[in-house]
Amino acid sequence: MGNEQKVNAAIVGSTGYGGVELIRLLLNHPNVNIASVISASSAGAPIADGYPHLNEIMCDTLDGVSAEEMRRKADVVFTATPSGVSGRLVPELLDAGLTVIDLSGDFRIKDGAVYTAWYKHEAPQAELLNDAVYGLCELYADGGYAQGRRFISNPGCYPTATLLGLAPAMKAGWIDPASLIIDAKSGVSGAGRGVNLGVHYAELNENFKAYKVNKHQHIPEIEQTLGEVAGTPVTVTFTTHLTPMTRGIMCTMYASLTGNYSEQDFISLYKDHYAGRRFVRIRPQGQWPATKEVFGSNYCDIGFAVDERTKRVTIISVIDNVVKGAAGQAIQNLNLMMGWDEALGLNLTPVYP
Ligand SMILES: NC(=O)C1=CN([C@@H]2O[C@H](COP(=O)(O)OP(=O)(O)OC[C@H]3O[C@@H](n4cnc5c(N)ncnc54)[C@H](OP(=O)(O)O)[C@@H]3O)[C@@H](O)[C@H]2O)C=CC1
Ligand SMILES: CC(=O)N[C@@H](CCC(=O)OP(=O)(O)O)C(=O)O
Repeated sequence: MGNEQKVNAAIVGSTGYGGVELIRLLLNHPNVNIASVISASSAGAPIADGYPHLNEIMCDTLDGVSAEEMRRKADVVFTATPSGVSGRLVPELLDAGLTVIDLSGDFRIKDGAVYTAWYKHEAPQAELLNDAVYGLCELYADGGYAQGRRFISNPGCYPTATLLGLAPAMKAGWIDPASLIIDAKSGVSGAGRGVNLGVHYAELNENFKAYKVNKHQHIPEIEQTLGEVAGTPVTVTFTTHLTPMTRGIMCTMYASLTGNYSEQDFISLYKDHYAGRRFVRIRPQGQWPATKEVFGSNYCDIGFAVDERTKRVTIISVIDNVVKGAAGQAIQNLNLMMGWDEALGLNLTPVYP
């Protein structure tokens, strides 16, 4: 495909971790040309100044944030911008006729009042919240949810790992919706590139800490989707932890069983549910996934343990937070919007060791 036939993409927030991962992945996408890398704070500087690993790979200078310029240069815009910033910027981009894939939490929650309660600032307009398609790719049977759409709200990193791990069992009615406990751990890149005391090396190295217990902004996103899947309101106990690693999320999830389901039953159920979807891999009995086994890739790996004594199942899911949890899934959404193979540009073997 010549450059003139490719889809032109702009990346706002290209100096952040989600943005720079979009660059890494899109540089290898056969149908996409990176037409503009954008920064609010460093316009005019070469992107490789801030990211020397891009030296001689990407020589572009950063553009400023201008909807008009994006309209001239690009067809699709990835907004890898903080919550609050996306909420203000995305309406302008949609008005300019651009296709938008937003990586922030601003358009994931359908009820503006719920959004405000958790994110602590004003919600975007209700009409836009309705228009935004929640892009958890494997929640849907095929790419029909995205095809031809112009505005995707990319899921959060923790919700991606959690929902892919729980949705099939919830849909089948095998787990009690009132019994869910999600114990989640993330690498520090999940907090973005900005520095603060919580991610300081000396605070984090050889440390392991819980944060935002029962207060995490991903709780309403998880409950909203599980509620849709279960057909009844769902609440969850959700505890996030910061671990001294760069990338990776592990969600260890506990639920009471509604019947006598074995580990093999779970494996069969999930294999059927995700049949034909290349990025969800189900582990054989007695194997549980580790974050390193998906590092740098778009995979979500899931394993199970059924405890016949307690009548509970433990479901373990892992992703790379910046790939399947952000940039990779955003590109998967673009692929499905365009009617392309969902794996274009994403055929990445995990980096191991
Ligand atoms: N890191 C992760 O694992 C995940 C992140 N996300 C979400 O993706 C989004 C990006 O996250 P991440 O890359 O980690 O965050 P970073 O903090 O690393 O990057 C955010 C970028 O946004 C840009 N920015 C800040 N203010 C503005 C503004 N007013 N206008 C335009 N750009 C602005 C900044 O760049 P500059 O100042 O140069 O413009 C910055 O580089 C966030 O909403 C985050 O919650 C979602 C899933 C996972
Ligand atoms: C480790 C870490 O700090 N992670 C972040 C994830 C932020 C994120 O991805 O936010 P949205 O998905 O809501 O945009 C957190 O827990 O808030």
